[in-house]
Amino acid sequence: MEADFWHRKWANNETGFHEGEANALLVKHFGRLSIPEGGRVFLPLCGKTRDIAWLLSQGYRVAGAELSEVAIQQLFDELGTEPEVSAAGNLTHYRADKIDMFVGDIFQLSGNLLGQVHAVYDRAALVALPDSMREVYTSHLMDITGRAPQLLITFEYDQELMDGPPFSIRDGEVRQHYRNHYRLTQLERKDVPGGFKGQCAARESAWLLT
Ligand SMILES: C[S@@+](CC[C@H](N)C(=O)[O-])C[C@H]1O[C@@H](n2cnc3c(N)ncnc32)[C@H](O)[C@@H]1O
Repeated sequence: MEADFWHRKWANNETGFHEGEANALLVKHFGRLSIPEGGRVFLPLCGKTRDIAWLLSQGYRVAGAELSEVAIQQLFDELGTEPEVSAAGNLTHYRADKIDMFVGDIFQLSGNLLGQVHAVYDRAALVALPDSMREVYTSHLMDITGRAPQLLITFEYDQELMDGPPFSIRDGEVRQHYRNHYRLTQLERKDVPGGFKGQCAARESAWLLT
């Protein structure tokens, strides 16, 4: 998707992907990553997800990459935290205690700038990207995180019935991106209640990549 697409979504408050509370699959399965106490978790394409507040409440540190400054300003407002803001190459770095948010294109984020992370939590990131960008994204993500273990959440539905995002990603595609680099375990697969936009049935999967 073009950057303008997402900037428009945030400007018009069309953020149907945003959940009002921490994602149930995150809460249920995050422990499977076995990351150290106080470990640092990277959330690519993080929006202003409530998952960040949940991870902080569990004692983890968080880092994120997000195109929209509007999203990151709302995130800090909702966390009730005043960030320090500085330039970081082509990105803008919003920093607070235990939080580093890099605003701009994730493909401009280097491993050096990001720093060490113990895990990646990808919810609505891989599925937000069109087919043509997903291979580049997964390679870049592994590159900048040193192939840190991942909890990945994907959706699957009949792509003929609805345009993405979110895009439908079959199990085979998840395996194709990651099987040479991780051991993959599908932890859970469940129906999305009511399907997507009342248009089609959909299933949500949680994957553990170790
Ligand atoms: C579907 S939303 C998911 C947000 C969040 N993960 C959640 O679960 O609520 C995808 C987000 O990715 C951001 N985004 C899209 N392309 C990006 C890019 N190239 N670099 C950084 N962020 C990007 C969008 O602005 C949007 O907030």
